[in-house]
Amino acid sequence: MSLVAGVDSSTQACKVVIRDAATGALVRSGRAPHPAGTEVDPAAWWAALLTAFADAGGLDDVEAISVAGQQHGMIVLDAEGRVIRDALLWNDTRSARAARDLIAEVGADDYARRTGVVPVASFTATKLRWLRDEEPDAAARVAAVALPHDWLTWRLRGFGPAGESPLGPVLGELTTDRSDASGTAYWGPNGYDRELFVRALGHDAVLPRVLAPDEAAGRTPDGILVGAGAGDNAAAALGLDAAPGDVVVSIGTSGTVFAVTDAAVADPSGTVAGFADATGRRLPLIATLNAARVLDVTAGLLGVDHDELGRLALEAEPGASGAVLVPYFEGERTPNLPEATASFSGLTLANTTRSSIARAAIEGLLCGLADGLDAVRGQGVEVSRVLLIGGAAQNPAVRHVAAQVFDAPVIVPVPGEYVADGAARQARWALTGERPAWPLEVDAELESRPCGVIREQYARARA
Ligand SMILES: Nc1ncnc2c1ncn2[C@@H]1O[C@H](COP(=O)(O)OP(=O)(O)O)[C@@H](O)[C@H]1O
Ligand SMILES: O=C(CO)[C@@H](O)[C@H](O)COP(=O)(O)O
Repeated sequence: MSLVAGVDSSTQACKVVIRDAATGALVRSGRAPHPAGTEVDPAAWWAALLTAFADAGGLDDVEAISVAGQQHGMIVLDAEGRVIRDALLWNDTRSARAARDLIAEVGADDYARRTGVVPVASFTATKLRWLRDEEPDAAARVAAVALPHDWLTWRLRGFGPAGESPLGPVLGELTTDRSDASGTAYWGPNGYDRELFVRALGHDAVLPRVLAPDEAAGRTPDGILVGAGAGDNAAAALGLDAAPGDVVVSIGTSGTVFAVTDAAVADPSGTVAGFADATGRRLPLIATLNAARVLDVTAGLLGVDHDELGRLALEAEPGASGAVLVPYFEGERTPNLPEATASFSGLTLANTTRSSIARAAIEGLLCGLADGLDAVRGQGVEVSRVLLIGGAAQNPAVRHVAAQVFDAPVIVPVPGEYVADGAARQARWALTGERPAWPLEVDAELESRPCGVIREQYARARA
């Protein structure tokens, strides 16, 4: 049996799946936690990757592997391949002013035309501008810039600082793929936009070579073929075999709404990011900063676990008797309100109950994503069905409310690691030259039953 491995190096954890290359059947899996916070030493991701490999039973019988990862993270390397400072992650909002500065300098229309995106604090270019302005000595030392999946792929192939790697700091061996490059805000349909990169960082530097979707990056020192890798959302679309008409809603650390299209999207408002996917097409996407952790914090507030939170929420009526949570706990990216905070409204003596609060949290989280679905649809994207994934998609109450706020049928694939699965599919594609047609197992199908009160009161509360 030929085995392939896929990795999801996400915000909260590193997840590894090992699958039968022919059938896609899951053979083994493993995981390891990541440090919390919005800036992290990439060495922690490398350590977690090795731990997750061990947790998955090792790679001795694996023929190919690909690494997918959280998008946008800024990893800056010096000429010796050493990490200069902790990586700033997609959910770090300190570069919000830098984003505004870049837009003022270039213009939103021109930015969208050149890259498909308009800078927000999540994107790598804004983090480089922040580094130039706030840590100029560090910025001056930057010899190369990589994203999390790029750097892990480079290390996996045996490269890295002298003394920490068998092949040493060969910066020219850094690689990436279209999907993750498209999240930097200095890459476009014609490749890297070096003017935008230099504008951000203040000088040029080595950027990873952009590989084709089925192109191998190289091999590990043990001879395992290494695929190009991808940004996590593009990998999830590949893992789901998403096709035109499918819109994926992922409720993990981030909330994302994205589709696979042939047509490019360039939204000058910046609401919808015109990313690339992992197969040669496009991935129009909105992302929220506040997703599964809205439920984590609410469960903590109520002193319950996720199952009890869901049970409480399902005791309440749609609309939570008027209680509304606008869940901007970490600021928010969509809408672009990096300094915002969360707020409850509509609370009365009658509705301030555990059930109403539980349901208001789920409704607030999903209304933000329903607004995102409207924005994606507004870019001409066809929406025939919603594929609901991510950790919080396992919750029955989340699924129930999703059918009440999304105006399309909700399909819930069996709980799994679809980002890592997409990476495993890519590894098989690089190994054989043939994109796998592994079956997708469905756990639930819910008809759309919109309850207008939910989104109407949310719209009033967030206005
Ligand atoms: N049954 C559940 N109900 C609600 N949230 C859940 C449930 N199971 C897991 N989660 C949450 O999902 C999140 C992890 O989802 P995941 O998609 O793995 O995140 P990421 O890939 O972004 O790190 C965590 O915040 C976790 O608390
Ligand atoms: O910023 C985005 C997409 O633009 C996020 O989707 C990150 O890629 C983080 O992903 P998760 O850790 O939530 O999987």
